[in-house]
Amino acid sequence: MVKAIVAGASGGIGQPLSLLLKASPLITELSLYDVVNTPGVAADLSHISSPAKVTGWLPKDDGMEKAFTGGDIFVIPAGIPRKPGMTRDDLFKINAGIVQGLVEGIAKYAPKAYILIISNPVNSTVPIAAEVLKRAGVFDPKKLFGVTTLDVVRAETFVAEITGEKDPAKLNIPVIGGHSGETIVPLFSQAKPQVQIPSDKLDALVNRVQFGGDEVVKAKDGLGSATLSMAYAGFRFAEKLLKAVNGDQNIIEPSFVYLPGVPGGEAIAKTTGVDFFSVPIHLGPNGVEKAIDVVSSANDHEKKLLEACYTGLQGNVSKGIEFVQNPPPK
Ligand SMILES: NC(=O)C1=CN([C@@H]2O[C@H](COP(=O)(O)OP(=O)(O)OC[C@H]3O[C@@H](n4cnc5c(N)ncnc54)[C@H](O)[C@@H]3O)[C@@H](O)[C@H]2O)C=CC1
Ligand SMILES: O=C([O-])CC(=O)C(=O)O
Repeated sequence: MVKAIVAGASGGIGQPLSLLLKASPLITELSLYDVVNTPGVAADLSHISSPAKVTGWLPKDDGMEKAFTGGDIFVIPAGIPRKPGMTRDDLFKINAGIVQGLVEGIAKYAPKAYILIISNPVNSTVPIAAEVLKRAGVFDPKKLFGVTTLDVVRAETFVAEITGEKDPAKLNIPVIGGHSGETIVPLFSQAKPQVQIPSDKLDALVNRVQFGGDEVVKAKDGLGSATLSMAYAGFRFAEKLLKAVNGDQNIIEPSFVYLPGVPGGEAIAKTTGVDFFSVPIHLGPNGVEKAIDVVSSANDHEKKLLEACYTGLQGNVSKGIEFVQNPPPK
């Protein structure tokens, strides 16, 4: 029995993500929470002939309590998306409080659940979630994940365009660091199977992975950011986690986690100097089984990218922690 909750279920990501979760045989109950439209989205999805029982909730009438209680896995794409000209950090002002409120609810109604954060800026919203859970005395770093899978999905796709690989998902390319611009660091030297990127194409490829989100924001021209590819990526991570929890072995996917709190993470945090960081995670029955150190084996070009990542990321992480510790005046 697995109860999954999507918080922000009526949005551009929330709806296709909820569709994928509804179609998954791994889920028995799907609870949709949003400040608008969840009764409609739930009624629509509930006609699909898959096992999961779907319910929709709004904040009124204790909706959060009813939606969250008994939850095993929460996926959170609640919050505003970017428009052209904005950075992910520009979303902080609104999304920080939204994520804080939702995670306070999880701490209260489903403190043992897995939490997957999609809401931007991920570099700050995950530290916010950790701080909220710590304050409530229920923080288990093995169960809190910032979803950076879209960066991995993009790296697979863009590399396949260069190498001619017919099935991009067969490529395994670690993308590490954070989830914004220069904090996103693809490690093509550690791709499996190995890939050969012509040197005259490398800088453009790195840039495309780092700024893939901007490509979509620009193309959507004011109507939001990546939603469908993000729903695919969010589902891919959720499905891998659920399979690992069910006992499947050798499941590895990068995710943005609190390194000092997970097995193998302390040593990586010493190298990066940043506590919240995305690295490949070996997933297991309790969530993070082990953080895998791909940082120390990065090549010289990648190490330079990592230096730029550390500086930007540290500021984003501190901003998130500060938001909870010293809340801005309302
Ligand atoms: N981690 C990643 O790789 C990616 C993250 N994102 C981020 O995901 C977030 C959502 O993007 P979209 O779905 O396109 O936005 P959207 O505006 O289409 O949907 C957001 C939904 O959140 C809901 N919401 C707002 N406040 C809420 C609250 N307090 N409780 C519950 N629901 C609430 C809204 O009503 C709306 O339905 C954005 O912050 C965006 O930047 C987007 C793409 C990739
Ligand atoms: O670019 C954005 O704002 C949305 C996002 O995180 C992505 O597509 O990677």
